[in-house]
Amino acid sequence: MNTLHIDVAVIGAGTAGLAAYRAAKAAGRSAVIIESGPYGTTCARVGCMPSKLLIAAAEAAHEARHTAPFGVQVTGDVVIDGEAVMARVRSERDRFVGFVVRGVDSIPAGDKLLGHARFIDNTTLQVDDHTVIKAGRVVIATGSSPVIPDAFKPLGDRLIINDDVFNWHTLPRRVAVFGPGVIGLELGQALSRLGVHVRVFGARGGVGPLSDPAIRDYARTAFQQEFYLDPHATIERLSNNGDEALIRYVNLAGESVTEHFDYVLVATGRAPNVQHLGLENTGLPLDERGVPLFDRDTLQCGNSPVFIAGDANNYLPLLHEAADEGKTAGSNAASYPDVQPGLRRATIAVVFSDPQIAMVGKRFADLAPGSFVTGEVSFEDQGRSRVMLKNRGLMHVYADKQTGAFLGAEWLGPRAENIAHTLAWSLQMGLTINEMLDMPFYHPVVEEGLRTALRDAAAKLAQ
Ligand SMILES: Cc1cc2nc3c(=O)[nH]c(=O)nc-3n(C[C@H](O)[C@H](O)[C@H](O)COP(=O)(O)OP(=O)(O)OC[C@H]3O[C@@H](n4cnc5c(N)ncnc54)[C@H](O)[C@@H]3O)c2cc1C
Ligand SMILES: NC(=O)c1ccc[n+]([C@@H]2O[C@H](COP(=O)([O-])OP(=O)(O)OC[C@H]3O[C@@H](n4cnc5c(N)ncnc54)[C@H](O)[C@@H]3O)[C@@H](O)[C@H]2O)c1
Repeated sequence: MNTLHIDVAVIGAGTAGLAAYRAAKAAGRSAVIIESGPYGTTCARVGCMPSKLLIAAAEAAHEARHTAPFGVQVTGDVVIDGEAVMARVRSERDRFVGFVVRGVDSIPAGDKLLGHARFIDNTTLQVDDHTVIKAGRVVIATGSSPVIPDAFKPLGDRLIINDDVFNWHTLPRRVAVFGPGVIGLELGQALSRLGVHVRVFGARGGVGPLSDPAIRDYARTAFQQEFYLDPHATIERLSNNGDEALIRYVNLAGESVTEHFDYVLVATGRAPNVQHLGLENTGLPLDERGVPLFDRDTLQCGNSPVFIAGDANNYLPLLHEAADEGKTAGSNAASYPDVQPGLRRATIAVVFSDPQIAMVGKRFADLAPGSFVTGEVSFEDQGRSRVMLKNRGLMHVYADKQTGAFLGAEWLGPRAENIAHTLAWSLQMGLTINEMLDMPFYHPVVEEGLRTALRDAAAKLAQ
């Protein structure tokens, strides 16, 4: 067993871990980064990027099928070449992964360890059975993994997770998706648009990350017009039938039906990778999911020399948050015991469904009833949206009743990924609804819909 003495040890070479390692080195510390899986990050290998590549193919198919209302006829069938679709997904994915791996290659060999790290005590780690690291500080950046409820175990090899989809060499014929959350909605809709027979089953009524009941109801109806989606599914039987999965369920019409699927994609949520980390050896207090209690601004676990960043802390499991948190954790690990709050931006989340879903700032569910007003706009009659035939969507913006400050928004609608940035920047600047209305709005743009919602909020504030 080798023994290594180091200032900062980072567990996990994902987005958060790489940012932490670089921040610690930039602060002049010695550092190592330990990785138990393949290099390349979850985002590039099996997350953000390959999912968006699949969605891009699905959008192309969808657009090609929907030209007629413009008077544009595409003659003949729209043919989906599953092998070509998946070849592009994999090759572009590999290109993105290649950029990350090249970055890892530029890290000195002596700073990289391969193997599974676990705590022996607060600052001693063991990596597989080859190295003991005596570190001054440790950054946990171990990411998250899909949670697979036991009920799905009978599906055997027909059960897949998102990682598997991006290694397909062609598209299957029939896929059942469990979990209409972010992953299930994005992948379920994309597969459906690519001609795969898709059924999406939920358990608790959720649709994407939405917490505003009116927006959630609108979203459910909008998606149900395109593919089978039951957010409250009753599943009677799940089994493996050789090279098929068999699902007996009560359909939306209330009938018990049996269907066969090539695969069952389980997207029922992700959990932080904190098991098998030996955290019980640290004495750190843990929450109910086994995550050490930590400060959201400094990422420090109590007063200890341990920091936790990215999906591992289960706070805001998104790519840009992992990058920010990694940097904060790495620089605080370097300067420990002097730790400082890192940059926390206004929160923003986008689901790349069609219509897109977006959330900025405070969620509806987190607002105290009576303390805010809701401005609303429907995109159904919104000028620019109708011009493009993208006129599906409903937006709610929330404003503080006392101060008129913009608090947050939940919606689905066209160009949500862009409007979300306008709103997040406004939130971070602390603008009121009236100050936002003083900003320029071009004509004709989808943002004029946002202006309608802001005007509605302003009118309610004035009452
Ligand atoms: C299908 C999908 C689509 C997504 N799309 C988006 C999107 O569009 N936009 C967005 O913002 N976010 C998206 N996300 C979320 C985003 O990918 C994650 O928030 C982000 O990748 C988390 O980065 P991380 O550094 O925390 O974890 P990771 O990149 O997972 O890195 C953790 C690393 O730690 C390693 N590790 C774990 N345990 C140990 C151990 N004990 N010892 C050594 N190494 C260990 C793992 O092997 C892994 O390499 C998506 C996620 C998925 C799954
Ligand atoms: N566009 C993006 O930014 C993006 C895309 C994909 C993933 N992500 C990140 O990954 C995280 C995890 O995504 P996810 O979709 O796995 O989780 P999620 O928490 O968003 O959704 C899980 C869904 O599964 C449902 N569910 C739970 N148990 C079930 C069961 N037994 N049967 C049927 N449904 C069940 C839940 O009610 C919920 O609707 C997201 O929260 C997000 O942070 C982000």
